[in-house]
Amino acid sequence: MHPSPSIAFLRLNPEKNRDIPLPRYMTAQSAGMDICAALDDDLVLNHGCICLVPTGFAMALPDGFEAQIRPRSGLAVKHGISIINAPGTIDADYRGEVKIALINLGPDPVTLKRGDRIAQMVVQKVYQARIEVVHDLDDTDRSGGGFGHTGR
Ligand SMILES: O=c1ccn([C@H]2C[C@H](O)[C@@H](COP(=O)(O)OP(=O)(O)OP(=O)(O)O)O2)c(=O)[nH]1
Ligand SMILES: [Mg+2]
Repeated sequence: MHPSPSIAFLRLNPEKNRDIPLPRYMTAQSAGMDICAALDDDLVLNHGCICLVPTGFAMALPDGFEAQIRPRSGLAVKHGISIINAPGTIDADYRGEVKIALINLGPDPVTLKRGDRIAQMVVQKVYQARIEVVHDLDDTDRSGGGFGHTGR
């Protein structure tokens, strides 16, 4: 195991959001921390609708890390709730409120409540690449083949 990076979490509007748990790992080896909705009222998400849901927290990732916002499979399979920009990217220099861009891909309206666990967040190491402009690229067997060129 690599040493775990430390993430600073800031509860926004703490008086109001005391009841909303901060992101947390639900089992000993969960890859993602579950994230709760800091909704004021119930939200009914109709088929095909997108909503940017507040979470009530901001965070500071260490340099060299990102966080990915991913759907929860139970919500997806049972209710059709996914994330329109999955996986969402939280940059290490972002200090605003983390928000979750939900979409209802299922046929029926879904009601989301304050405190519901609506997404999960996976922390990853990330590299910023150096850019090198060239006139030719090296040859490979694949060359320009892609998009199914190896067959089904
Ligand atoms: O699901 C998401 C995705 C992004 N963000 C925040 C954190 C991220 O660091 C910032 C910018 O995200 P991204 O780079 O994906 O969006 P953009 O459209 O490129 O915006 P920007 O021009 O601000 O980078 O928005 C969220 O809160 N939730
Ligand atoms: Mg961006």
